[in-house]
Amino acid sequence: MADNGGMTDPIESGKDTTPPAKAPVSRLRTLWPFVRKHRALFGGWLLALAASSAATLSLPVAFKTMIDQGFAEGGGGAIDRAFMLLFAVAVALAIATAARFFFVSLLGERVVADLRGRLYSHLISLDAGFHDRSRTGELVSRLTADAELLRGVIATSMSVALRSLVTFVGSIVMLFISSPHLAAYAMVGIPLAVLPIVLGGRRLQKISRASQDRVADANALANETLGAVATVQAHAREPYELGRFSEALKIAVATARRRIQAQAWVTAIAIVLVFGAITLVLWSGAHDVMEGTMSAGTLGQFVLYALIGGGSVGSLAEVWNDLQRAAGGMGRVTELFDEQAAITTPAQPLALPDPVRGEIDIDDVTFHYPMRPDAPALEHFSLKVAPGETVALVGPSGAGKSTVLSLLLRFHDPESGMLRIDGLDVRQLDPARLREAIALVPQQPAIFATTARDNIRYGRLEASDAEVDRAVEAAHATDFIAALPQGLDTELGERGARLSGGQQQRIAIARALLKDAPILLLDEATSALDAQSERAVQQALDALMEGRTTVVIAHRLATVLKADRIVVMDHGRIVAEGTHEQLLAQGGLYAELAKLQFLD
Ligand SMILES: Nc1ncnc2c1ncn2[C@@H]1O[C@H](COP(=O)(O)OP(=O)(O)OP(=O)(O)O)[C@@H](O)[C@H]1O
Repeated sequence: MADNGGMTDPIESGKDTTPPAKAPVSRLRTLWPFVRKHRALFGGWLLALAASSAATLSLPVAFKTMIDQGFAEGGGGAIDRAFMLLFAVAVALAIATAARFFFVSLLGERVVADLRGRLYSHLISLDAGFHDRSRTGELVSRLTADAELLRGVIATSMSVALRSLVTFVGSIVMLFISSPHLAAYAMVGIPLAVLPIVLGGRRLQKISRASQDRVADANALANETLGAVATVQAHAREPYELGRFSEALKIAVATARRRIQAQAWVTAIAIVLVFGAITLVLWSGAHDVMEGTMSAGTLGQFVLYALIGGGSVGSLAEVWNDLQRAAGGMGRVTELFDEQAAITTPAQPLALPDPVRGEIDIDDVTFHYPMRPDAPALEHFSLKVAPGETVALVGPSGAGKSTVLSLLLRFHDPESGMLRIDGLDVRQLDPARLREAIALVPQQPAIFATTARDNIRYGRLEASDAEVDRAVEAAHATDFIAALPQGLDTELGERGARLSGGQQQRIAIARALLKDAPILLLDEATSALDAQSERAVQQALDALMEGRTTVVIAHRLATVLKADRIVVMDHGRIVAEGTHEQLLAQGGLYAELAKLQFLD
């Protein structure tokens, strides 16, 4: 068990914000259940999208009407109407666009808030095995960076993509309606023109990657030699290293030159091909107008649809990258949702007696940590603790003492053997009920960034202020808390940074006192305290242990002397049991440990 009581260490939670790799966009469909929940927003968005797309697509028609009727002879009245129509369409477009933006942005916020909430609730319920194998920083990044990415995607990329898709399809349809044969030319000509550009782009990407690799080579070289600058200078190898670095730079520039050349060519060819195709289509259209088979307005309309269609392909291409990244982010989030808790509540949990007597029976337990399958943390370990009894666990580092506490709290399940509380198998209890019966005081208590009062009340959220005061007094914390600027209402700061080790321990003891559980698991701090705090902590612990079944990982002489029984552990097994005097008389591991740990 981690020293801070199985809670994951916030120190580790450094930023890990590696952007997710790209993934097939289809993976974003796992977002659907979250989107579906907000039917009204989603429906509003679709309606606004339909309206704004219709408005966009009708602009060219208004334009055509204006040219064909407005410029016709005697069209003075018609031109006024046409302009009014154009303006009306623009106003409709403005309103629909604002509504679309509103609905989709709010949808993005809601969906991601749901996703975050669900993910957090899932993560916090996963067992210690999962949290041991994951890095806190990574989980935090899933919760923040990946979720943020998804918010951006829903609110912008997905919205742009869908809008572009609709306008693209709409403008193709309208192109065919405007002029079937011009549209047919465009459908054949433009892809023919675009194909070489796409192929060129692929090749460009490859060269561009090579170019980045060469730059990375040069950077790696600089990194290595600057990191070992003392060695370089001690060998007077500065000119030699400069030569190597310059060579690497030269190669990087040469590769970049290939990329730049290729890019220049691709650009030139793209312009020629695309404009060529467009010119050909327009040329043919211009002939139709001259021959009178098409009106000037229709040609104008055709050109506008071509521009709208082309623009939507462009914006689709722009957001595609974002969509792929978001799909990658969604993939990572889905992976977490797929994690199943190994510790679950049985369908029909048994109830502990009320009140709990606090009898512990560990029966022939063998357990390996999932990450350490080779070495057993506990092996055929059996221990009975009677209600109210105090047992001290003593043993060298890695003996398995903390593991005993972890298994009692059911952070893990053993592979064989059984743990019973008041005669009931812990696996048949609701883990939350089991943990209510147990108070844990870890070596390094977790202090949250809130007030001292709230930190203590973490033991029992509904405790009254008077009860908190009593717990503070019993934990011998009155004096130091009174000395804090706002007493119990002082913010303790991130991880209790404003408290000394002994003070943090007394907060944890007050918390456990408030919880008032019949079973107490205590991991005594190894860190040395000054004599005064030591005494205060000891007195607080005495108050806490009073009348409870206690299993304590002991590091101090005072504790072992007070225990009813001392259990000596090594390599996951019990090697001796007895009182301090008995064990000292036996010699062996205990005598050795006692000499090193308590008696010096
Ligand atoms: N979360 C974990 N994942 C993998 N192995 C672990 C984990 N926690 C403990 N172990 C291993 O299990 C064995 C028993 O560890 P445990 O923490 O119970 O020992 P301990 O007696 O409490 O030691 P210490 O006094 O140093 O805390 C050790 O070999 C340890 O390396």
